[in-house]
Amino acid sequence: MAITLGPHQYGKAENRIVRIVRDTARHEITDVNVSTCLRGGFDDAHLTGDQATVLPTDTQKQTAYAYAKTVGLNPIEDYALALARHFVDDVEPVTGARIEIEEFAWERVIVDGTSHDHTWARTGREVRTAAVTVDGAGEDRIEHVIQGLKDLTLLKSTGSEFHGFLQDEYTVLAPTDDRIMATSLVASWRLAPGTGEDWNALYASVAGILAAVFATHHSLALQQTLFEMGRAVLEAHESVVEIRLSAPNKHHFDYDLGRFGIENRGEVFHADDRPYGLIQASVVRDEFPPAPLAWEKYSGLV
Ligand SMILES: O=c1[nH]c(=O)c2[nH]c(=O)[nH]c2[nH]1
Repeated sequence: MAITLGPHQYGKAENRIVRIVRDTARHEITDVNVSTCLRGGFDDAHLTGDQATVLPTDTQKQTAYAYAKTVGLNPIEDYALALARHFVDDVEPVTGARIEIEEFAWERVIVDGTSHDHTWARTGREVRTAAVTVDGAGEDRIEHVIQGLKDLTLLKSTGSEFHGFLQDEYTVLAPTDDRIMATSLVASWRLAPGTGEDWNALYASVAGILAAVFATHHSLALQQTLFEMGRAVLEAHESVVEIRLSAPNKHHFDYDLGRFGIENRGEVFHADDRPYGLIQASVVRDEFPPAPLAWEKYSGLV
């Protein structure tokens, strides 16, 4: 039986980079976690320990910081594309690069009713994500951009039902026509290759659509809500060819106050943290071929 080296990749995970633009008295902040990953001719590093083709992960880190100044971090998709293209085009053994980014949101502190020029508070809002893959050269060059978000915590206090489900001898769940539905959404949407985008505007629009559909769609199951969210995004944005959604069903159970002679009437809940249902779905445009390379992960963070 022959034993050979399988797929491999390497890079520097989780470079925590903060860029402040201080050209005027009103500063701008971008706070990111950048992971760089290289693919290509690195077999010898594994097979013989020869490092001749290995661009150190430390060098990848230094490059990520340098590009934060020379290219800038805003929007994160353009920064990731520039970094990935550099590794593939300028570093000989590299045939492919993947850059994964989490962006943390800050909002300006309000002082005497005015937003402050150079002080922010970290928001509890969702984390914006980007995953860029650049692969190959010349005619064979492929570039994929996946935008996304995670930790978008949503809760609706009505407008959600769950009944008519399959039952067997272990089923104890009671059907309901009015329940809390809550989740911490992870969503990633892939752009058609080659689309130039106003990345910040697209992000704001998609994040808004996801939250709005969650709010307004009368849900018969989280599964149905996810499909409707994905469909709405694809209907609104022609350049988005595929969206993947992952949603924990954050169960809220009616707390039994009857034991104290108190009528609850669906107002006091136990917010259970685990276990949770985990519902995942993708919504795709038929006419676009799947792009498995776009989804090949590195850090596991985006
Ligand atoms: O929206 C839901 N989908 C399920 O598949 C499921 N299963 C469950 O117990 N509760 C729910 N809710």
